[in-house]
Amino acid sequence: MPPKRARETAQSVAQDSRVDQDLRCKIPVALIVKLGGAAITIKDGRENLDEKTLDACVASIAAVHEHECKLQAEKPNYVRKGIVVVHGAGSYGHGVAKDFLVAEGTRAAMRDNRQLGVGLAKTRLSVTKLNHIVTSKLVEKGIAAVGMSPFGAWSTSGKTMISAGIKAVNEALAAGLVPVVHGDAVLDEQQGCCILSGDTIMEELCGYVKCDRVVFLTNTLGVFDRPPEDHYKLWRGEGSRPPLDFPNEEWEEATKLLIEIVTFKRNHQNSISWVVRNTGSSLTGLFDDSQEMEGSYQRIIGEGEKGISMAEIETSTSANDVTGGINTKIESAVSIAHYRDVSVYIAAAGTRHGDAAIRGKVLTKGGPDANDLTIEELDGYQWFGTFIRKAQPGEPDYVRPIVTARKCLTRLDDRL
Ligand SMILES: Nc1ncnc2c1ncn2[C@@H]1O[C@H](COP(=O)(O)OP(=O)(O)OP(=O)(O)O)[C@@H](O)[C@H]1O
Ligand SMILES: C=C(C)CCOP(=O)(O)O
Repeated sequence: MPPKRARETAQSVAQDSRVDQDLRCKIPVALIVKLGGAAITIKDGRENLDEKTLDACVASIAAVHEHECKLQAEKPNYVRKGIVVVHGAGSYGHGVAKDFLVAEGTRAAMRDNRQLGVGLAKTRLSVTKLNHIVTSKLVEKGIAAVGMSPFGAWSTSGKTMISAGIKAVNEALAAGLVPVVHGDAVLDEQQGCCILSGDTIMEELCGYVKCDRVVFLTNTLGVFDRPPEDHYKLWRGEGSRPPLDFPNEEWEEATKLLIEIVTFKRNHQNSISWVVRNTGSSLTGLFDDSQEMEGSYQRIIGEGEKGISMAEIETSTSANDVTGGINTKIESAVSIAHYRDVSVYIAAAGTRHGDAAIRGKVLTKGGPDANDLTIEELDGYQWFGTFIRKAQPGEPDYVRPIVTARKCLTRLDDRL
């Protein structure tokens, strides 16, 4: 069993047994989407917005909203489905929270509470500034978006969620509004305060709000079997293009985008396990000893508390990050797919792939026997991202190839 990862951010407990049935949202919801801070801001800097990417995300959300309004106008009995937006902090929060060790709260030695309080206050000033920007952009598109900060309504004890502002989100949805929630600094019963990631908020919300699809947008195409590194992140700036030698061929061929993660529960175990089908040669060294080394066997790559461990996918976290980076996202996404049995997508913001995920236009074609990519067609384009779903009862083993980075690259100029 892989070692447990130390928890960097607050933890959701919204698994079935713990979900308060009275708080379940009664409004139909089309989409719960997280706009990753690494996508809508330049995460390495301080309060540095990536406006172009944010605008693209807002345009995609507005398209879903308009589609729902159109259905409502056309069909007299149609109940317009809601949308919930969550966003991360990126350069509006991670850096300042790191400076003041807000995530560790009073547990961190050598610090007085006054400084901690100032750190919490500064972190909140920054994330709420970003929340204002995101919410304003949605309102400009005619969406009745309302910024909703976790601080006050959401809290933790030893980094485990003890209260979540679900009622307020439900009420906003019932009033026809679009809640815009964000990663935040919150109060913690044991350690004074901690950081609550937007990824964890997604997991908690999905315990109460049933929706058609869940989307995490970030600045990479999806989950890779190793860190995409700086040269593979989406390049930014007006008309900017990757350099001609970007990225080098050896890296492209060796690195795989995990296009599908399937979650399942083994008999007599409480944990979720999850597999990537036919991982290809670059994960050879990671196979469970008991498994054959042929491509068509399923590879168990994660198992542990809540069934999820990052032990066998290589990841890295940026120096400024205080919430566990892509690891927290994968944990939350796997937990949502498994416990809520809903399709979850991790995709690149500001690309046609992210847009397709938001609009619900990613088609999962082909049956269990399909020997080729089955998550591919979007207006004739191949979809690149990571699709996460729960294994269906009796689902047979079959092969879904993982695409190489080189193949992905051919579509990366499709920035919206
Ligand atoms: N194996 C991996 N696959 C995909 N991304 C990875 C991997 N390892 C590291 N990363 C990094 O994870 C980053 C995305 O995670 P991160 O938590 O920063 O995203 P975010 O949700 O957009 O940001 P924020 O937490 O600020 O909201 C990418 O920039 C990527 O470089
Ligand atoms: C750093 C703060 C305050 C929130 C982090 O939320 P995330 O960016 O979604 O992980």
